[in-house]
This record gives sequence, C-alpha cells and structure tokens, in this order.
Amino acid sequence: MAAATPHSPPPQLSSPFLEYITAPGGLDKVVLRGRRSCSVEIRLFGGQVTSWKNDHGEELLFVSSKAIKPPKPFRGGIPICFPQFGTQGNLEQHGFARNRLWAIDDNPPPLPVNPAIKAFVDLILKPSEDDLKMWPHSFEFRLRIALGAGGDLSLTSRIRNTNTDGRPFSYTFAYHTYFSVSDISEVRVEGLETMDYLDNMKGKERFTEQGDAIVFESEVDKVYLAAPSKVAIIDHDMRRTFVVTKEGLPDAVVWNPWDKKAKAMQDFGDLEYKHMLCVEPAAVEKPITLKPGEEWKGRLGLSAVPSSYCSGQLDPLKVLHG
Ligand SMILES: O=P(O)(O)OC[C@H]1O[C@@H](O)[C@H](O)[C@@H](O)[C@@H]1O
Repeated sequence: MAAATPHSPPPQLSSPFLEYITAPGGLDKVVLRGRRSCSVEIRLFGGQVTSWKNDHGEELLFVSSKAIKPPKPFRGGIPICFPQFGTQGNLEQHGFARNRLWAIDDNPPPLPVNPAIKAFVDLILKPSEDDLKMWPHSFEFRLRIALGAGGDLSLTSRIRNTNTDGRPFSYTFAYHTYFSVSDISEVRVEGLETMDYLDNMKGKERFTEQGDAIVFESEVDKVYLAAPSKVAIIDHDMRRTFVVTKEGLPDAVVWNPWDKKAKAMQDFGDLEYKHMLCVEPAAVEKPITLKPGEEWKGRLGLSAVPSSYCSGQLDPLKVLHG
C-alpha cells in the first residue's frame, strides 16, 4: 500500500496511544501517549518531534518561544538534518528534510520492535520534483518515532537509495536534538572528554578535548568524531540526566549559540540560550554513501533519569555504564 498523503485520513484513528491532530490544511500533528502524562508530539512538517514529556507532564525538549511556523524550520525539538548537515554542501543549511511535509507511512517494511512499545508512528519522505532538481537523487526516508513504556523516546531512520539510473548518493545527517536545561552554566556533558572534534567556530579545525566533563561558559559549535554510543547530559539543578544513545551515527555535534548569536537569531529569544543545549547524534565527517537498493539505518534513543550521586558528586560512571 502506498504511503498516505498528508491530506488523507489517518490510518488508525482509534488507539489510546495515538492521537491525530488536524489543521485547516490537513493532518498536522501526531501525539503518542504513554503511561501517566508521558507524551511525544510530532509535526508532519519536517517530520519533527516538537515535544517530549515525562510522566509528570514536564517538557524535556527545548522549543523557542519565538519559533516560526512553516514553511520556515522550527527552532526546537528534534529537527532532522538531511541530506546535508550544516553548510557542508550546496543545499540550504541542514538540508531540506526539516522543511518538507512528511506523510504517515501506513505500511512500512517490518522493523524489529520491542512488543512492549505500543505508541509509535511511521513517517515517510520522498523527494518532490523540485527537490530532485536541487539534489538529483531518488530516495525513501522512513522515520519511526516510538515512546517506550518507561517514557523513553526513540527515532529510527531508514534511508534507501531508489535511484533507477544506477547512481549511488552520499549524504550527511543529524538528529538536531534540543534539550531543555535549567541553566546551561550548571550543565555537564559526560562521554565526550578526550574525543577529537572539528570546531565549527574555527574553520572546522581538528582539536582534541582536554580535561574532564564538558561544561559551558561561551558559544560552542563542535562536531565530536567517533563519539561513544552513549553520552550523558547532567543537569545539576534539575537533578536530571539525559542519556543519549546512538546507533549508525559516528559523530555527535554539541551546540549552544550563547548570548551574541542568540541576539542575532530571529527565531530565538535573547536569553533562551541559558535553557537549551543541542547534542546531536550525526554522521558529519564521513558522508554515508548508498548504492541503488541499499538502505542505511540510524537510531537515536533518549531517556531522562534522576542524576546519580556518589559522595555528593555526580557519578558519571553510574550514568554512562550503570
Ligand atoms: O539555525 P540553524 O540552521 O537551525 O542551525 C543552528 C546550528 O545548528 C548546529 O547543528 C550547527 O552546528 C550550527 O553551526 C548551527 O548554527
């Protein structure tokens, strides 16, 4: 069966785990519901997660109060950067996928799932005629967004080369995840210390991270290379730790615009940099190449857990290996 168009009726209307929200133009959002007040909201425009709430109904992702409505990219949540990360190519910044209307995929190819997960939705993006003029490659991008029993969120991307002219294509990719934090000055990132990174603020020059956990005192825009599969964001004030897991995505981008850049951004409050941090599982340094018929899979897993303490200190080992 073909994927439903954005305007066609949602395939499964009655489920306690799924809610479809329509707007004048057609289907607008899908809400996944979990235990107690856990939920995830996904916007068809951009195939973008725009909200992830824990079982107390607290928002875990940052969304700017100045976020602009479509057709502009939406500042916050989890934009998908594809087929280009950043300015690494001829396309618009971060590629066009975050700026397109995705459709519900009501008959996706099988994807092994945890049977305990009841709340999930499958989306699909295929290139339009205009997209093909800019990036002359035919693809199917399937995205499954799932809310786990414990309130954890996972995004699984499957990208297939459907070119019929025998040509391979290459792309870069990121899950541009905006985490909500209490105060950026109190946040530490564990798991990236000693890693090599490309510094976007210094012409992508390569450096090696020194010292302990990463803390924030000024603008940061770094691509950590061959980053571990688990990274922790420890929010001291909230006593909350985000655990970010990644598969198929070697790199991790860390970004905070800080005060000067915040003021220059039209869709971002002047002081909002204090309450957000982007940690973005990505494939940036080495583009992914697919031959016709080949498929790539890249997964992001997010959970929010109470921070572990050991003798009054945050214990990174418990967070990363516990
Ligand atoms: O404003 P945009 O296009 O959403 O990009 C925001 C930031 O996204 C980050 O991923 C990049 O590393 C930054 O360089 C960029 O400024």
